[in-house]
Amino acid sequence: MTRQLLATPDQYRALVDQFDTFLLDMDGVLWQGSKLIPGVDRALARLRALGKRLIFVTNNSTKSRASYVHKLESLGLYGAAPDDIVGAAYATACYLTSIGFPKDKWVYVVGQQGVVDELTAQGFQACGLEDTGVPFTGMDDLAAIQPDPRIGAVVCGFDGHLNYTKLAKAHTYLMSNPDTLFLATNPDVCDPVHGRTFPACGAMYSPLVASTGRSPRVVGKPNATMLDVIVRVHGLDRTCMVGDRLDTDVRFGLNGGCQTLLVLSGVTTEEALFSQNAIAPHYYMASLGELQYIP
Ligand SMILES: O=C(O)[C@H](O)[C@H](O)COP(=O)(O)O
Ligand SMILES: [Mg+2]
Repeated sequence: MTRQLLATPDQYRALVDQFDTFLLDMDGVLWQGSKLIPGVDRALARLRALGKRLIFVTNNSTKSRASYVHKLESLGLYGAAPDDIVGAAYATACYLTSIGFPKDKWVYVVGQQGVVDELTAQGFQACGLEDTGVPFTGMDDLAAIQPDPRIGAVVCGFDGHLNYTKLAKAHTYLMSNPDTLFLATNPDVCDPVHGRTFPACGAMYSPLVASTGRSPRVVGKPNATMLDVIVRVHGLDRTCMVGDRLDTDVRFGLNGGCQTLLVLSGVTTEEALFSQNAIAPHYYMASLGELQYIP
């Protein structure tokens, strides 16, 4: 069975009793931007009271796991430790560790602090933040942008400060050496904010795909790299993946052999859920907040 609507407290209880662990997406499930989705705090408290393990799995790479603990607590969501969070920045750093990326090489980051924090936490050298806010005054500026053999990888994440200097440097590093790794933290092309959508990571590295003709290894949901991190650390027995995107969260859960629950509080509308060829979650409901009513 797929696309089973959950709409009553008894249905919520029947769902929850099947699982020991819930993999919870963040943007669009817990919050939109910095606005808590109503009832989510009480819903998480109810799940914890029932002894459920909550693992937070986000494609957002702007924050480190430690920063996410602070964001959770700032919104009244207590009980999470950094190890309960698997973010795309952390998963990207884990990938570089898993392939033995050399510590004497540098990673050029088109992204925000979370990527740099997680890379340096695993001993890698990261640069690129210094190019935030650098004005581009014209083509003469490009003479100063030269290949740099110290750069061994380009990592692209959500970058609210994206600019031409960063793209020009990333392009130069990728074009000057085919061995320079090209990674993206996640594929999401848009984010749900204020009930609308705005460009996200996938829309930020695509200019480099166009200009270099190279495609990145994409780490985040639904890709195996992120799944490997979760399987290694947490396992997936009796686990339910809860998300707001069909192409990342639901696909991720299906790839991991999990049951999947889509919530309609984020990117995906009910119309999209029932559109032809749409990825089918096992269950769906209006919002995670409804689980506050579990008897
Ligand atoms: O902006 C991004 O990079 C992602 O679209 C966004 O943050 C997704 O986060 P998630 O829904 O996986 O928590
Ligand atoms: Mg989401």
